[in-house]
Amino acid sequence: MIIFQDVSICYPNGTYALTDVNLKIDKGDFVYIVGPSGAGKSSLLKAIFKEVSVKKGQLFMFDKNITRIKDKDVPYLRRQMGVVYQDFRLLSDKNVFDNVAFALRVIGNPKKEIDRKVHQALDFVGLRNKVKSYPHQLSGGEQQRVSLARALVNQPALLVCDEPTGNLDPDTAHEIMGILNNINLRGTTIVMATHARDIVDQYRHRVIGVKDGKVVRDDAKGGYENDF
Ligand SMILES: Nc1ncnc2c1ncn2[C@@H]1O[C@H](COP(=O)(O)OP(=O)(O)OP(=O)(O)O)[C@@H](O)[C@H]1O
Repeated sequence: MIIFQDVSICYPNGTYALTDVNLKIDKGDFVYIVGPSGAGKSSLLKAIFKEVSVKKGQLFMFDKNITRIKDKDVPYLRRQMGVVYQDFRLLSDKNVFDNVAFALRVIGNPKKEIDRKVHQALDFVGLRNKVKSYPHQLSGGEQQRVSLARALVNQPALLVCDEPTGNLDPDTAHEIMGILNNINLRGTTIVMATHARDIVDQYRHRVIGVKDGKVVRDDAKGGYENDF
């Protein structure tokens, strides 16, 4: 589903965030990306989400070479992915329903279809009773569940999560992990950058370690390990 072939990422100011990364992530995988601050975890996710361009090497997503994809084709690529951030990034002036419906409206889904999909996504994350609430009326865990519903509403093949439990207390983090595991069990591939040692140790999945912009470990069902 995702193949990095000798990929290097360089920001406009000349900083290399990834150097010669080789990686293969298969359909249905659940992968943690771990590593110290500044290692390149978010940059790796940004490469997948096409927020940064590939300086060197080749990047394949969904069986297509997207290394030099045209700007106009990026929205179509992104429609196959959902994305979840540490700070939720909900629209503060829209209620829960409208936050989840937003992207479906942008791509012109019919109203009936939007209603069905939004309610289905909110049911999945257990938030049907909050459709009319605004983000400031929700707890952090509830806001993250809204952002998960928003990411899932178009049934993406891939979910990219950047520190999804980073702003949550331990119990709420475990709730979110429960939902992520269920999403993965339904067949959705998950790539999740995290610093959460206890989560990585408790919910065992593949662990890819990044340090100084390079992949330094790749363990099936590994733990967090002390180096990180
Ligand atoms: N927009 C940017 N412009 C220039 N350099 C950047 C930019 N974003 C990140 N970097 C640099 O790229 C490197 C990797 O950063 P990245 O955010 O990917 O690390 P990270 O592992 O996600 O860190 P953290 O755990 O602190 O979020 C760092 O040296 C960082 O300073």
